[in-house]
Amino acid sequence: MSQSQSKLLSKKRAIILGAAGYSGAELVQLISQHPAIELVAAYASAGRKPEAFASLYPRYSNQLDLQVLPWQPEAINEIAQQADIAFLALPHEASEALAPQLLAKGLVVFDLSGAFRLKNAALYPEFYGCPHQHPELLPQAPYGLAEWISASELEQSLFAVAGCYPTASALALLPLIKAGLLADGAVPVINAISGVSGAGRKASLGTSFCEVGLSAYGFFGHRHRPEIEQTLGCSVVFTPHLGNFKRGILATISVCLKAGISKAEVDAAYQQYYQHKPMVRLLPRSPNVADVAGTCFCDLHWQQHGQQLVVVSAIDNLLKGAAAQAVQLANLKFGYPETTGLLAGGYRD
Ligand SMILES: NC(=O)C1=CN([C@@H]2O[C@H](COP(=O)(O)OP(=O)(O)OC[C@H]3O[C@@H](n4cnc5c(N)ncnc54)[C@H](OP(=O)(O)O)[C@@H]3O)[C@@H](O)[C@H]2O)C=CC1
Ligand SMILES: CC(=O)N[C@@H](CCC(=O)OP(=O)(O)O)C(=O)O
Repeated sequence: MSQSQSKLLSKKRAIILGAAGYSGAELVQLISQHPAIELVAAYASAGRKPEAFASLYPRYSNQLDLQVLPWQPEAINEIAQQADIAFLALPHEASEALAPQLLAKGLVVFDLSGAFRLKNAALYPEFYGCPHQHPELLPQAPYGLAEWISASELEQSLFAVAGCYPTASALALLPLIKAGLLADGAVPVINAISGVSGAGRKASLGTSFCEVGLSAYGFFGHRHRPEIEQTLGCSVVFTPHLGNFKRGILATISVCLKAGISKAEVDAAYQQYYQHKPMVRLLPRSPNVADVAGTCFCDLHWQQHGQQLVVVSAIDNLLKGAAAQAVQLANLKFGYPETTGLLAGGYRD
């Protein structure tokens, strides 16, 4: 028996918080089918009544028999004893409060929110609306971009799963930066369009069916700008857009290369970093959101004209941009093959 097979036999037990929301529901689906992680309980907010997951998401009727329970803050000791892992698909402020409590009970925490992503605590008031309550945890919470996390970071117990736009952007740009191909002082320009599920399940006028067309928002001030800049180590111009489709992100990124960089050097950089990364697909044609929606992949394609390079990156915001990346990180953390539980499935509208 191989080492990876024997590790698969040591199952972990997981709880999911925020399981009634969009990214939490994806976690429920992924963990329910995961051969090495058992889903022991799924929670929504404290104010809810217990409800069948298939009642919240009828497509899972006759497929997934699970009750989503109200979160019980007073029962955290008991809840924590049931599990080894907590996946948090909560608003940032809820994660910021709950992650330290779950960590203190010995759980490994994968937080899908932005609560622990920025390592400079001083940025939280501007980008998240208030000072961080646990700045001491920020250095201990590796940034969870699965293709780039290091073995030593995987020793930690709190993972700040990368954001959706930052995942699409950083996967596209990091090979160029690590290979030293960008012109000195180059400022990548990232225009990214997200489907409406990026805003979560709660209703709002701006994300209702009759209101959404295609428009830019968050000019210069979006919280993902400092997150992307932290990962890349350079300034970017990041402009998100909301599009009238359900799921997926398409990021079109323009950047200036050093003079004389050849197409072969650019191709080699992407090959070098991603040839052994199964969740990144290097395409000979422009990616299409329809091809990644419902999958755990990031599709990349690039074209060069002199010093100008355009890279196009596509992901499913709820999967590679959230739930699937969290599971990919859990696979890496616990020594399971990276794609465990992530390759099944097909298109889900
Ligand atoms: N949507 C996306 O594309 C992505 C989202 N994320 C991040 O993941 C997190 C979840 O996002 P998303 O799934 O879109 O959000 P949703 O609004 O769809 O779901 C949020 C969930 O959190 C629960 N919840 C809210 N407050 C509390 C609380 N205080 N205690 C316990 N449970 C609570 C809600 O319960 P109830 O239903 O009962 O109200 C709901 O189940 C966010 O931090 C978001 O930034 C990350 C990457 C991509
Ligand atoms: C379309 C839309 O509203 N998208 C959200 C980003 C998605 C998200 O939840 O952000 P994280 O990846 O940081 O968790 C926004 O712009 O705020």
